[in-house]
Amino acid sequence: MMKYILALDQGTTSSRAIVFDQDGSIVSAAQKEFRQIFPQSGLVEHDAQEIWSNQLGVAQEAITRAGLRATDIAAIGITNQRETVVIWERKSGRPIHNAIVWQDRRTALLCDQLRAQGLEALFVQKTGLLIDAYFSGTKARWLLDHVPGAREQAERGELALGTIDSWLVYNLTGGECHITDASNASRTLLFNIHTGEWDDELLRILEIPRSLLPEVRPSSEVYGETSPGLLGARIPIAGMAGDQQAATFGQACVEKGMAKNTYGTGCFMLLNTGGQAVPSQHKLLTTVAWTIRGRTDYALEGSIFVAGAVMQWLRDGLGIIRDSAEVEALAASVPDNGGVYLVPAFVGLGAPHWDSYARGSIHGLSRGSTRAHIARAALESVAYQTADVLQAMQQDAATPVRELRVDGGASRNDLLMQFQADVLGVPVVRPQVTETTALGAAYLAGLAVGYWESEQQIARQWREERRFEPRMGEDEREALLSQWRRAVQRSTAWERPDDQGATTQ
Ligand SMILES: Nc1ncnc2c1ncn2[C@@H]1O[C@H](COP(=O)(O)OP(=O)(O)O)[C@@H](O)[C@H]1O
Ligand SMILES: O=P(O)(O)OC[C@H](O)CO
Repeated sequence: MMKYILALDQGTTSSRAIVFDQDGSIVSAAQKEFRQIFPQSGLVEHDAQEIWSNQLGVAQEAITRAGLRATDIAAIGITNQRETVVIWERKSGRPIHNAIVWQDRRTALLCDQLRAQGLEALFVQKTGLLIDAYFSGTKARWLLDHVPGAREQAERGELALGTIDSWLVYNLTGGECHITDASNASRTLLFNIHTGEWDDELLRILEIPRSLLPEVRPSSEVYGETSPGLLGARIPIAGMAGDQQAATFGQACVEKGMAKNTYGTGCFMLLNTGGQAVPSQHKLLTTVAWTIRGRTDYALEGSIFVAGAVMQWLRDGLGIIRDSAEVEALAASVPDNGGVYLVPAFVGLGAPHWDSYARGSIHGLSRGSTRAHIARAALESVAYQTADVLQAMQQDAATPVRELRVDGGASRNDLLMQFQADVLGVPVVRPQVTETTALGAAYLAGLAVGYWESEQQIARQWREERRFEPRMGEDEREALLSQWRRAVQRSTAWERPDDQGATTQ
């Protein structure tokens, strides 16, 4: 009988579940948004219980929509927004606080202090990351320091800590598995990417008891089974990876030198560097891509915090579009940006700037500027940020990036993709299945249970939908990028440490 793979994709703004068949085609999908909690400027939280019930709901819905039963599912793969941290009570399964989301900047000051103590080189060398509020480690420390009684409970071994993958597996298995995979672990600031283990020295510096941490497992193997009451039968959980690593796998960037960029809430470019953890000289991250059959592959990553989210801001903050897709027509209604540049540093700037205190700004407004110019500037900002990251990547990697595979919600925008190819001077290639994050998680799970045989078989399933060739002249590209860089310069170091919830107390 025909079997299928179910992928659970827990993203920053919505939870998705997608059923895939053997060709890697989508059989059914379900998706649900959930609440974004913004307690104050720079702070972002999620309700972990809501994430769990929402994710379970869409999993049930996707199976039903496909007309399947749980017994038709050969395995489940999990992929997730990374770095976001939950701490919960082992006994009750109750979170002790809202999850602190990757975009949250509350530990910026603590990060400043760690850097001032000269610790950055140690963290870079061991974890491949920079000291930044983006990563899980300082967020976990904040929870232990601020939730009443948490540190004492942690010392008594009563608490569990995890990124969203851990939280989902814990709940899916009825509390049996407290695990994470190496790709998610590599985003915490607590994991040594060279030894593949939690690092005691870093745990000591960040004052995080080891007893809190999940066991680190490969990205593709059978970890356990779902509790029978949840989906109607026990289903093996067999794949797990952070969403950007999963998208890299789903894009079949399985060979050294292949790169993808995912345009979701943020934008994340990953370049496969094979079995070698390449250190960055240009403030990119060195990260675990995946661990499969005892082999770890690494990637260089450029993380951009706000990409598709800038369209949501045009919709919800400015009210100049009704949904994100409308930005394309509005931006196309003017021939160019009319000199307007928008820097969407709403939660600071990620790679290659790493400025927690930058904030959003619009430059170059004149009497002739219209909402269409602002929409165009917003759209272009995604492409410029990506160009900054690609430039850093080309400098770090020995070989030039020949083409960029793209995916994620905003990659559906043809104007953006053409402009992206233009400002990069590199072809941008969109696959037929743009749900590559979920597909990557499905592939990882399917490989573990023999549903697919090998990475080579998976790579053969990748199909191009459209290729955007660069058409812009060198002079125009340079002029646009140079104005953009001036605008970025003026957005940096805007907020002061005391203005936000940044605290070490
Ligand atoms: N046609 C479009 N043009 C530009 N942005 C878009 C378009 N469609 C969706 N988006 C943006 O893509 C994002 C959603 O993409 P998705 O891959 O689902 O993100 P995530 O996994 O981060 O939740 C939203 O921020 C939305 O504004
Ligand atoms: O949920 P996404 O797609 O915005 O991805 C979030 C990233 O994993 C954050 O590092």
